[in-house]
Amino acid sequence: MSSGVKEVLPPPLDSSSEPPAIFDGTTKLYISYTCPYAQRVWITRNYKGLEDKIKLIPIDLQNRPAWYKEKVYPPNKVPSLEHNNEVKGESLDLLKYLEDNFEGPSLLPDDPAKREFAEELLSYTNSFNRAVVSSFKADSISEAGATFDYIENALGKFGDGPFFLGTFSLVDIAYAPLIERYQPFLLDAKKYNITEGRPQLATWIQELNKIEAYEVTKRDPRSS
Ligand SMILES: N[C@@H](CCC(=O)N[C@@H](CS)C(=O)NCC(=O)O)C(=O)O
Repeated sequence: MSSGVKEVLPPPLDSSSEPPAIFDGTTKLYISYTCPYAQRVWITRNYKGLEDKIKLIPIDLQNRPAWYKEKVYPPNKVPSLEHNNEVKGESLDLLKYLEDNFEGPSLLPDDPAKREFAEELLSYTNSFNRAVVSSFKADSISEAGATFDYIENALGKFGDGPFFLGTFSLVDIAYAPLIERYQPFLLDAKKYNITEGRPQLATWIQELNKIEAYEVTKRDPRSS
């Protein structure tokens, strides 16, 4: 975090927990520690050094407090952000919302070509997810293979890596939580190594792991 002191993460709220003071003017990010979509927004908040401005409210999704759906976010999903007396959801929208409405280092370059590519890559996250998830069930890994090839090529597009748009951006943040989960799963269950023959993806993962704002959001394998 900005002060260099590791943030103490609060325990998740469950059905027996009292709600926080909703609409009291405090900006709150509702997450689950295990949700990849919530993790995207959490990384962005950390990278921008907003730990003191945006309070983390973790929810136990397995034993959700009723007040979350009733009073905070009727879709009853995480992430959601309470800011200026409104609650908004959808992780990719929230990434842009944080970029546009909060201070801190920018996570989108000014270059119009890079901005356009950012849009393409952000929309591609859904097809990426579908392709990988369908390969979990299928006998063949080819659909997932093709989608990781797309990622490998995307990482080479501007030739100024290691990140998708050169420097660390919202695009890296959108993919990181997904790849963090798919890489070990595919290796374990399908004996498929996503980085084999994909040097740029291998370097991307290495460089990503050096980003502290991301590192602190990773699931501790010992506690899950
Ligand atoms: N499209 C949403 C997906 C959010 C989502 O599915 N979150 C899951 C946890 S990872 C959730 O809250 N599930 C609870 C439910 O669907 O009831 C986003 O990108 O924010």
